[in-house]
Amino acid sequence: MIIAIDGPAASGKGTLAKRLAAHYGLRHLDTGVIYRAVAHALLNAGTELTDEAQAAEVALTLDPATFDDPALKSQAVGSAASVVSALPRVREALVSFQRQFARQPPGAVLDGRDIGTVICPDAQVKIYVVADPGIRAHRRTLEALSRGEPADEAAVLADILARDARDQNRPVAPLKQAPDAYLLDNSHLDIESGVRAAIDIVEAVRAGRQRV
Ligand SMILES: Nc1ncnc2c1ncn2[C@@H]1O[C@H](COP(=O)(O)OP(=O)(O)O)[C@@H](O)[C@H]1O
Ligand SMILES: Nc1ccn([C@@H]2O[C@H](COP(=O)(O)OP(=O)(O)O)[C@@H](O)[C@H]2O)c(=O)n1
Repeated sequence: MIIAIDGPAASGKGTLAKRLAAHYGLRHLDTGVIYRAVAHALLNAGTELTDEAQAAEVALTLDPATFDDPALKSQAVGSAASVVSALPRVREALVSFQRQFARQPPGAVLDGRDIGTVICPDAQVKIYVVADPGIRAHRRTLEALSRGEPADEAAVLADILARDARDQNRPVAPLKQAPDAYLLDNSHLDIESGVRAAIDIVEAVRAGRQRV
């Protein structure tokens, strides 16, 4: 089974994807970390984020061992990722890695922006996760503070909104809900309730039921 989870920044995609993967015994890929790794490498090399040839080269030679680097979690790297992720050659370079990951048995949960629309359009289950921007900014601020990083909620909100706009308006693989994706608004759900709602969606799809 392949489960595709998409949605805007800090909507809770990764949390749900990890929990669904554990629940169903599937592998998990946070695809955002791939774009973050490309951006981080370019920032470290002092390369312009819009240098498409260099960015594509970095994407093609990316080492998945770098995906665990805690530096990838910063707001600055997230913003840079949304600039490089708009470059068509960067996206093209990363498609086959993601598809191969998804196809290996017993299946996988992938979370990102274009999983249900581009990477795994045939995924058995697609969930589009949203939450109010202010709530997302609050959660992301708490997350940064818990890592010991200074975070200003207003600045985090501005960053999230700018990133969402860039991701939604790019010509290639823009962030949008796939027509066959289920919408899950977790603004007012705690993590456990969100996970239960996501499992309910998966179970309804597996049972061939339409969810109301
Ligand atoms: N339903 C929820 N209630 C409260 N906090 C949440 C909820 N879902 C996620 N979070 C927290 O919000 C932050 C962003 O969640 P995350 O799963 O990383 O989002 P995304 O992968 O969409 O960026 C994390 O700190 C996470 O623990
Ligand atoms: N499948 C994906 C995943 C991420 N991205 C880009 O990478 C950036 C960082 O993604 P992320 O999922 O780590 O961001 P958060 O939602 O965790 O803040 C996004 O803002 C997108 O620009 C993408 O274009 N396609």
